[in-house]
Amino acid sequence: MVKEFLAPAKINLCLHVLGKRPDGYHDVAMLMQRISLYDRVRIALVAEGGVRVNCSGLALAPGEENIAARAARRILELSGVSTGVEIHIDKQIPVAAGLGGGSSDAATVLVGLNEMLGAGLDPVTLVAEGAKLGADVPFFVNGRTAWATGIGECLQSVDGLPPAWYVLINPGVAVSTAWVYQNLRLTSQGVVAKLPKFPRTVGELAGFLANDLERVTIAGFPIVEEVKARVLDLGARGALMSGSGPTVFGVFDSRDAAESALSQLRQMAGWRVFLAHPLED
Ligand SMILES: C[C@@](CO)(OP(=O)(O)O)[C@H](O)COP(=O)(O)OP(=O)(O)OC[C@H]1O[C@@H](n2ccc(N)nc2=O)[C@H](O)[C@@H]1O
Ligand SMILES: Nc1ncnc2c1ncn2[C@@H]1O[C@H](COP(=O)(O)OP(=O)(O)O)[C@@H](O)[C@H]1O
Repeated sequence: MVKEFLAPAKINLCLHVLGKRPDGYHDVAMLMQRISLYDRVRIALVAEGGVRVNCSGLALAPGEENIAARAARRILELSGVSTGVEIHIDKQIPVAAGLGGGSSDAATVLVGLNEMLGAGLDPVTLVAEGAKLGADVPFFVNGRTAWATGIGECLQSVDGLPPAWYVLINPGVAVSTAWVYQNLRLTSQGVVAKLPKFPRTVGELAGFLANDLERVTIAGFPIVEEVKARVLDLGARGALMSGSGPTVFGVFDSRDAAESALSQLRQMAGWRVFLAHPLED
């Protein structure tokens, strides 16, 4: 059996770091949305045992393993089914970019393989297994716009955000999430944020954007600030770095306005740019 799935990217419309935990992770409060930029993940069940992953456009460090392989092995273990699994990922989401590509690939494999094997693992189990793979994986398993707390694994669905258009700009540098959190100097411990009033218009969304990690990444990669300034000059209502960066998204209220900015930004050597919209829940 072979099946193909789309694994979407995410953006963080806000990201507040509330404090450091004893295990070294950070408690956060984030508004997260899936967007229309995808990796393609093809999963095949094959006779030859073991899990093999082939992923275009991704060079892993020696000893590092594709997170999708770890997800597949976990589903095989939990289901008790003995079959071989071959995964091919056509990588379109920039890597180490703040867009959650690896986490989305992993979540796609957790959910997709569970379904293909008829393993019957329930959503709560899949979310919990996702959290063991990475802080962003539960969000993608859940597959809805969410207010995410804890390290990202406590998810509350959020409805009614405005139908914005986004222009994503990746300036072509890779940023390690671990490095950003390590360099974050918390000046005061945050409080566990109660649910904010979520934006209902593109104007409100532009005013809502905030990311505590932005200044850390900008200190190491000043290009992020340049990208923000450029997309704001081109008419974005607001702009923010996503996650730990370096990708920046500009918020537009029409497709035409976003496309006009996109055509200008395409001329910047070394920058990858994408037009995207929020995915429906
Ligand atoms: C910043 C965010 C925002 O959505 O996304 P990205 O920029 O990575 O896309 C997430 O918090 C990242 O999630 P994810 O990329 O899954 O993180 P993990 O692999 O679990 O963790 C990588 C490293 O980041 C740090 N980390 C991660 C999440 C968190 N809440 N606190 C942390 O301190 C830890 O040092 C950890 O070793
Ligand atoms: N399927 C995958 N896609 C992307 N990165 C992966 C994958 N598997 C393992 N990785 C590792 O995870 C790191 C973070 O990748 P990614 O999920 O793209 O970024 P981010 O954490 O910024 O959202 C990469 O630098 C790479 O070393």
